[in-house]
Amino acid sequence: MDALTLMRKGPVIPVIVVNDAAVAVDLAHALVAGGMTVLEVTLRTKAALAAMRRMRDELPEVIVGAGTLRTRPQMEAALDAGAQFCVSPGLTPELASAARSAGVPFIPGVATPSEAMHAQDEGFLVQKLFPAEAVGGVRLLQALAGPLPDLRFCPTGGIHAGNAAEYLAQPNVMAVGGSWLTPDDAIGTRDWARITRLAAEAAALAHG
Ligand SMILES: O=C(O)C(=O)C[C@H](O)[C@H](O)COP(=O)(O)O
Repeated sequence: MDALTLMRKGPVIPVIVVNDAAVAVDLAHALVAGGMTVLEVTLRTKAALAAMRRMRDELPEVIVGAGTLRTRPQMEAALDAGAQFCVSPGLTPELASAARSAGVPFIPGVATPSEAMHAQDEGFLVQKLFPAEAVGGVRLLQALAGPLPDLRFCPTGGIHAGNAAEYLAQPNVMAVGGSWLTPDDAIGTRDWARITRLAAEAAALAHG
C-alpha cells in the first residue's frame, strides 16, 4: 500500500493521543462504528506503542499508523508495534533514510514551499501540511498547487468539523487529520457514543 491508497481508504484520519492502553480497543471500535478506517496513534505517550499493538490485534480491518515520529528508533519501535504507516510533524535526514527501508508509507510534515520541495527530493510526494491552520490553511494549499503540482497533502493542525470539508474540497488534498474526533474528556469518561458521533459527522463530510 502507498500513501495515496492509504488516504483514499481514510480521507479523515483521527489523530489519537492515548494515555491508557486499556482504552485503545474501545476507542478504536467507537471510531470504526462512526466510519473511520485509518487511525493514527501519536507517539506522545508511554501508552502509545501498547495501544497500537492492541488495536492491530483486535481490529484487523482497521489500518493503524504511528504519528509524532521524530527519530529512527521511534520509527523502529512503531514498526515493531505493528504500525502500518508512519507520520512525522517534519522531516530529518535520519527519518528519510529510516522511512525508505520501513516498507510502509511515511508521510513527512512540511510547512513551507522549501520544505515541501525538500521532501519531494527525498521521494515523498504525499506530505502532511502541519500545522495547517497556523501556516496558512486552505489558502496556502491553493497557492502551493500551481508551483508544486505533483504534491498531495494531508493537512493537520487546527482541522475540525467546521473546516474539514473545505480542506477536503481542494484538489491537492487527499485527506485531513486531527484530534477533534477524540476529545480528551470523552476518552476520560469513556463516552464512546460521543466519539462515534464525531466520527460519523466527519465521515459524512468526507463523502459529501
Ligand atoms: O502528532 C503528530 O504527528 C503531529 O505532528 C501533529 C498532529 O497531527 C496535530 O497536533 C493534530 O492537530 P490538532 O488536530 O489541531 O490537535
